[in-house]
Amino acid sequence: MARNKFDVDEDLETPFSFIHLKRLFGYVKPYKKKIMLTILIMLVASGANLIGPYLIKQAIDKEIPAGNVGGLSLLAGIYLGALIITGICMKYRIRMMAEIGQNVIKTIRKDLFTHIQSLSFSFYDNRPHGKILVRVVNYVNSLSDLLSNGLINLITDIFSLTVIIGFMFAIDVRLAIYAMIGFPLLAIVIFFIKNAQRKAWQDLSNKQSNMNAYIHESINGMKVTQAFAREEENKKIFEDVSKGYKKSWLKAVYIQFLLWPSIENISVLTVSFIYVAGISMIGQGVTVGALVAFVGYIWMFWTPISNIGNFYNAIINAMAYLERIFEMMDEKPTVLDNPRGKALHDIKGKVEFDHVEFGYEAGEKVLKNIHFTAEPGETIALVGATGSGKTSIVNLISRFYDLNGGKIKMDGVDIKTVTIPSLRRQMGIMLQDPFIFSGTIMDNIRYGRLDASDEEVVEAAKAVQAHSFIMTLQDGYETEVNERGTRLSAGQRQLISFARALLADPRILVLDEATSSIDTETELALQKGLSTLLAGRTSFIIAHRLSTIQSASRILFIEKGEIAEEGSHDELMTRKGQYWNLYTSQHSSLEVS
Ligand SMILES: Nc1ncnc2c1ncn2[C@@H]1O[C@H](COP(=O)(O)OP(=O)(O)OP(=O)(O)O)[C@@H](O)[C@H]1O
Repeated sequence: MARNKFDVDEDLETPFSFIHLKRLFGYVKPYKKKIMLTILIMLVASGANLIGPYLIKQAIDKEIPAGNVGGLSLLAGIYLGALIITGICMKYRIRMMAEIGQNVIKTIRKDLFTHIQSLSFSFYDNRPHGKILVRVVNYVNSLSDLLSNGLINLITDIFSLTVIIGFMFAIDVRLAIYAMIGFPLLAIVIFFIKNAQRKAWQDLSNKQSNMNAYIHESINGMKVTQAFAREEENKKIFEDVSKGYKKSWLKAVYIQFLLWPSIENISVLTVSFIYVAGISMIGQGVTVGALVAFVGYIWMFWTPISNIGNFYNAIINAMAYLERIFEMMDEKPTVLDNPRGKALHDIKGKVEFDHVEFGYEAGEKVLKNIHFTAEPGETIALVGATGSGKTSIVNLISRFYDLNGGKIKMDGVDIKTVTIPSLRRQMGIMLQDPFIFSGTIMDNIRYGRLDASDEEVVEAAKAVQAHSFIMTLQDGYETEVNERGTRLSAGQRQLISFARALLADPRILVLDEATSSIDTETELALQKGLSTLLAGRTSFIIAHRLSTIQSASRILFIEKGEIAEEGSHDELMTRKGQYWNLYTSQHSSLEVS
């Protein structure tokens, strides 16, 4: 998928093919036995239901003229029994199909969720998250009707249709042939509706996705919206997005509902025609009972046709969702795990950047010829202007993106040749925007290593100076925090994610602006605790506040994607180059303030 935003419809990169339907039925396959049983029960039900008009014919033509009350009572009893059997079977069908439908939906959703977890950063960079959400939640839900009812109905309807046609031909061949005149008319209607309906539902799925993306973005950005008093503008944008959705919904439903009245009209037309033809044929081999029964069957005859029409509608509608669901399932991670890759052994922590080139988009160069080696235990600081490429460098160490040129080696092993989980397990990463999950503080820190004991969690928190603030919270480590940690301050969120990274006990530590929101006093204490924890680990520290990285083994000054200067703080200060410039300007502004 190309880059996309909330007001842009997504192009469908793979055209619809019936393979999608086949794939969907692949999900239904495990329930084959239950489905067969349900079909069998439904066949009994429709058989019982279909006997009605035949019993009426018998009553009108035989028992009533003969005044046979016993015979009539028997027919009435059989009819009642048939209705009871139909009712019981229907109840079973509804329960079974709802269960099977929901199980299938659960499996599709699980597969989709598992798959999106495997997708690379670039997938999330390129599209609004609301558009991902709508596929996993709404589109999958939309398949429910098709799965719960469609399939079984189709089979039982085809069965009913065959039996009804059989009864009709048994009653009178000429009338049965007349009854078929509606078919060509129906075929013409379907032919004209089909393409328009498919397009309309594709458009509807796009507009639904756009609306979801906008709502999702608005909720995420609500604080900024309110801070800048942008509510009115946002309301207008939402109204536009919502209007687009309403318009496409009305169009889709309008086209969809063309089919049902068409079937109704054709059936009424056929019945009228049969009455006219049948009445003129009474006495010429057609009895009144036969005509009444025949008309009864014609009404019944159009019910399964109408159901098949609805099934057809459901398939067309589901196609619009299915193609999006499977498109996402087929999305390949841009960073692929090497199928022949071995697990990376426990490393000492040597990291080599060997003439690395990188860009997020084809043809764009964000990093140029990055070449350096970090020995085990060294602390490498990355400094430089905003957008110069520091985060991009550290992202490459964890293979969040693949390189356009050069190599990154860990203890001499090219990271592209090892499995991604074995690589990432050796890293502790503290991203620029630390993410807090909903749950307790304890859970959030333990995210770094799920088998860590409570004591280890507390120890990590103490090391990063998070313990004291955690203990001031109402329930200490058991305090529940919201998604994104909205109940915590930015500095507190950083401390928690710091503890999380340390708990993983990684060989390599990446701290991207890890201390930008922490006050100087806490930071000083943190540095002390860290110096013991950093010992023996290779670490990469990105910091705008240069006072925090003076003790680093080496400082790389990054400018426009290249290493402009490299050396220790003292070396770079004596060189009086760009680092010196930056340092002295920060220092003098601090002195002024
Ligand atoms: N996901 C992305 N997709 C496309 N371009 C990106 C992406 N992330 C960063 N860039 C671009 O790559 C360049 C380097 O960005 P990077 O985040 O590495 O800079 P940085 O030095 O870490 O900046 P800062 O100090 O502001 O964090 C910038 O021009 C930025 O616009």
